[in-house]
Amino acid sequence: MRLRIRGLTAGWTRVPTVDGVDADVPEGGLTALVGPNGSGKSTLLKTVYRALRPRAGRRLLGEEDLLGLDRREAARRVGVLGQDQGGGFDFTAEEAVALGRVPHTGPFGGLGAADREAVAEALERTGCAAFADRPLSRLSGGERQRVLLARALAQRPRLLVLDEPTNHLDPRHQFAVLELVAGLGTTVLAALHTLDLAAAYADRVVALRAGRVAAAGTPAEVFAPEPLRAVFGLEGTLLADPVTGRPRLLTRPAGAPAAPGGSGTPGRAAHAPRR
Ligand SMILES: Nc1ncnc2c1ncn2[C@@H]1O[C@H](COP(=O)(O)OP(=O)(O)OP(=O)(O)O)[C@@H](O)[C@H]1O
Repeated sequence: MRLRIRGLTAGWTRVPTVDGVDADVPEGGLTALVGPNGSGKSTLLKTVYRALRPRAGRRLLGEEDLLGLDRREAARRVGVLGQDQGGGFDFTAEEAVALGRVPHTGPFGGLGAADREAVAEALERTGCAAFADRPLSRLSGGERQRVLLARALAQRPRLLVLDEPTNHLDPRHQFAVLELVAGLGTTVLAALHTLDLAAAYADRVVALRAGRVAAAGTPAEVFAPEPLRAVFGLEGTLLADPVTGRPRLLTRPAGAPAAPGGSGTPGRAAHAPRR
């Protein structure tokens, strides 16, 4: 189900943090939300998963305005991995993932066979099955992050909203998590700091700068030299990974001096022959 964000304005003080944002999140694909620190990514995501009420604008999931849904309907449709989740009771990993079914079962509903299957599948797909019985307090930061992702997957939502899903993850699990969410066939909107991962896995990229959309389009469009410099102050080279064929983005600070043996040419492919 696609998400359309229109004229979204929201913030924490009188000055809006996110100002008049229009963005499209196509059905079934991964849209990466990128931007420098403080550009408003988390604020924007919070308005989508209804942790923050916007001052203006609409968020249409399919044809429905998310604001018009009651809490439980919204929770069924939108799965969330936020930045400040996971506190509270010391559930086991499996119990925490089972909470993802509450929007379907109700708080006292008990799990049916379909619910248990959704929980088991989510634990398996995120690599959490091996520590399903361990309390969250005895998991590493990265393991806990994967449990929170599993909880959102167990919900089987129509839209997944992920705020920095690769936080705390080692490189192998960063790839694994993005491979997983990119292949779900669910509509996913994910804030990502690692531009290389956004380039490799996103179908679409929306770049924020100071609360406004500075660029949107395919990874090749948004990570082209001009938007990369304007939004991030970076120069970059987009290459095809020789093994996976996925795009890979090499970045460096704009104007970085060339090292001895470097080509010295911004935007030049790293595998091009040296002069
Ligand atoms: N709960 C809050 N109360 C007050 N101000 C906030 C709150 N959350 C965020 N802000 C402010 O809103 C602005 C945008 O923050 P936000 O977290 O949306 O940015 P971000 O792009 O997600 O940043 P980062 O990349 O650092 O995670 C920042 O100036 C921040 O200080």
